[in-house]
Amino acid sequence: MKIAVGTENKAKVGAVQAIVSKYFPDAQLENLEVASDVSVQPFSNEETRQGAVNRARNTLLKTNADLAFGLEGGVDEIGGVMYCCNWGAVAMKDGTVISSSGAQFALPEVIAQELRMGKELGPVMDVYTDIENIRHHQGAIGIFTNDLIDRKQMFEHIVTILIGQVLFKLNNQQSSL
Ligand SMILES: O=P(O)(O)OP(=O)(O)OP(=O)(O)OC[C@H]1O[C@@H](n2cnc3c(O)ncnc32)[C@H](O)[C@@H]1O
Ligand SMILES: [Mg+2]
Repeated sequence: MKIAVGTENKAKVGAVQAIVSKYFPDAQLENLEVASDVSVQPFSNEETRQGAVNRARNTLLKTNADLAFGLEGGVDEIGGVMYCCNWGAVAMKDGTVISSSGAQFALPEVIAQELRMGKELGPVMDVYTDIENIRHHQGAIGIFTNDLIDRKQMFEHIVTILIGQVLFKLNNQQSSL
């Protein structure tokens, strides 16, 4: 079985690796950069979800894997609060795409202001923490949850949901659900 994920980000690849090795221990995992075909900093749940779906489809096209994952981070403002939102999608060989969201957590207003000016969360977080490429490691979620949950763990939850939905679909293909 061949599984692929469309990114070079260490937190995202690590999350897929951890969950795939748990449920499909014999699978081969490949990772490669693909286009998200949305803004580098998505600004709504809808755009972030679309980025995840596009990455999954583009990964499937490039690899012809049995399961191709796309993971995307973005932000969405609700009630004047800016949340970091996270989405994933998996594309199957038959063209089916399943998407699912993950954790959404509030960003401090000082960070939100920078993003409203057009900056990207990744570089803004590097300046805020004085840590290079924090998006590959604990990420914004690690910093703003006092390191109780890191970016890899956050994406592991999404990948688990997606694999669960694939298994449910495969097990219930004949049913009317
Ligand atoms: O290489 P890719 O797969 O693109 O991984 P990425 O870290 O750039 O992640 P996204 O494109 O999915 O995220 C969109 C933007 O939000 C930033 N971002 C999202 N979540 C973050 C987090 O937890 N910590 C730091 N930056 C984050 C990210 O760096 C981008 O600027
Ligand atoms: Mg990116």
